[in-house]
Amino acid sequence: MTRDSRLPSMRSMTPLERLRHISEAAGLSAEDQQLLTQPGALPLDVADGMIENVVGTFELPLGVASNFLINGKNLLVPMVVEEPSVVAAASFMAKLARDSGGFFTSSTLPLMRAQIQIVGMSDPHGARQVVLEHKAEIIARANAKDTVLIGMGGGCKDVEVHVFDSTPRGPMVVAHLIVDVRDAMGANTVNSMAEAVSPYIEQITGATVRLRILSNLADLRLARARVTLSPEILTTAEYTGHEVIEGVLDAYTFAQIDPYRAATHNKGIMNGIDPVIVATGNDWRAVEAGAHAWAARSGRYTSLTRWEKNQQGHLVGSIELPMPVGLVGGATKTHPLARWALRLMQVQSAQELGEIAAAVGLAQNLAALRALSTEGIQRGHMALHARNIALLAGATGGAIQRIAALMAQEKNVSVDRAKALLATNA
Ligand SMILES: CC(C)(COP(=O)([O-])OP(=O)([O-])OC[C@H]1O[C@@H](n2cnc3c(N)ncnc32)[C@H](O)[C@@H]1OP(=O)([O-])[O-])[C@@H](O)C(=O)NCCC(=O)NCCSC(=O)C[C@@](C)(O)CC(=O)[O-]
Ligand SMILES: NC(=O)C1=CN([C@@H]2O[C@H](COP(=O)(O)OP(=O)(O)OC[C@H]3O[C@@H](n4cnc5c(N)ncnc54)[C@H](O)[C@@H]3O)[C@@H](O)[C@H]2O)C=CC1
Repeated sequence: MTRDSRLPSMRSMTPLERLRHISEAAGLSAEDQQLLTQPGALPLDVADGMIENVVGTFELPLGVASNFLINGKNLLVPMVVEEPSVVAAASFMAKLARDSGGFFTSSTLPLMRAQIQIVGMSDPHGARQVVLEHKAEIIARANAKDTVLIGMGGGCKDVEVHVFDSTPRGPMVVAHLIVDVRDAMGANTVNSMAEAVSPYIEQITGATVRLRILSNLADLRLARARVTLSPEILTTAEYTGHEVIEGVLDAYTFAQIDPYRAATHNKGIMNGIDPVIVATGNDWRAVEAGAHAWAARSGRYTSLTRWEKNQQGHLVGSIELPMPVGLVGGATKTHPLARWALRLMQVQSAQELGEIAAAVGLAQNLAALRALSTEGIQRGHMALHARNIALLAGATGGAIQRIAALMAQEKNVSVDRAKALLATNA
């Protein structure tokens, strides 16, 4: 998309107006617009084919974060999430970031690990070497399982073997197939390969294979994003840019040193990442599991992002984390709105999708740290959460926005207050 994704006052539009605007900006077709307005965008028969015992479909809001400039490309980012202020916060930080060049991203090749657990030997180091001696044959057998993937330049590339000398069950050897899964998330792909090579591994080692399953610690499949913001850009009515930067650095250090804080800090990052993962039909449990295992890889759970100050005194944020996402496989192909989301972003590869998700996570983290280290989270968040509270108190139609605005203005966002305002016909 080359058009500027800063749409005129999206917040004051109706959902239909927003849809028209983003469709025009992203060049979406009339069918793509209809997909979002027709009832039951996920047909029941498609849903029935996706999981078991289907009785219906469950809807969540689909918002679009604006202002993202990633590697020089304007982008509208679809986000499926139930929490207020997440889409606003991402859009806000993207707006600040674009004035200093936006986000810059990169990623590794899409390499996943499949683990093959080997037990029942007394010479684990010998067994390891036997597996490694037969690496070429193991790779050939794994690749014979997926000619489609091989045709695309992917496939099993390497074999690693990890030894656990002493476990409560005796020595254990774990072989890893390192598989380039191209544009798939790759779980089924690598699981099939692991199952296919296991009889051969039993044959060459004389031991027993138990589990054959991918690792969700996708540490060879990393997405990265980086942003730089000047003090001028970060200046608010109440705080200088330098104060904001010092506040963000203190907030980051807190997450770096204290796992209690790191868990919340990383939740804020996943506030940005998960909605993109869900919108594109990807497996958010896999991304969550990988992110948190990665955050604990040093033995101590810590921040997924880093915040620094460069020599010019500008704030530099960066993130690097596992990003096992796909454009094929799972629900990415079957859910019509997942296809829509991919068309909106015009992503060409799973790597690109992962990089976008990382950039949104970084933006979301900055929004939270900026708010927390200055005015606090409640003003911005509660003003938007007020609509939920108004709904909870029974407001309908125009009263939802009216009551929410009054509560936000009074800085008293509560169900009691919403009920009182409703009763007085405010
Ligand atoms: C909420 C804001 C953005 C308000 O911030 P503000 O200063 O009131 O915003 P503004 O009215 O000046 O608007 C600035 C821009 O924000 C966006 N924006 C603003 N409002 C809207 C809206 N209604 N609809 C759509 N977009 C909106 C929009 O891009 C807008 O630009 P414009 O369109 O005017 O050119 C800010 O206070 C903020 O970023 N707060 C942080 C919110 C947050 O992090 N929420 C996540 C939930 S809390 C949580 O779960 C995580 C946490 C906090 O625990 C993580 C942690 O501890 O680290
Ligand atoms: N622990 C976990 O995370 C687990 C996750 N899963 C689930 O596995 C599913 C994802 O598995 P996948 O292997 O991705 O799906 P999949 O098996 O449906 O699709 C992948 C296959 O598509 C073919 N393909 C066609 N075009 C391709 C392209 N451009 N790039 C790569 N492959 C292409 C290849 O043959 C490839 O093996 C998700 O639904 C996930 O929830 C399953 C088991 C465990």
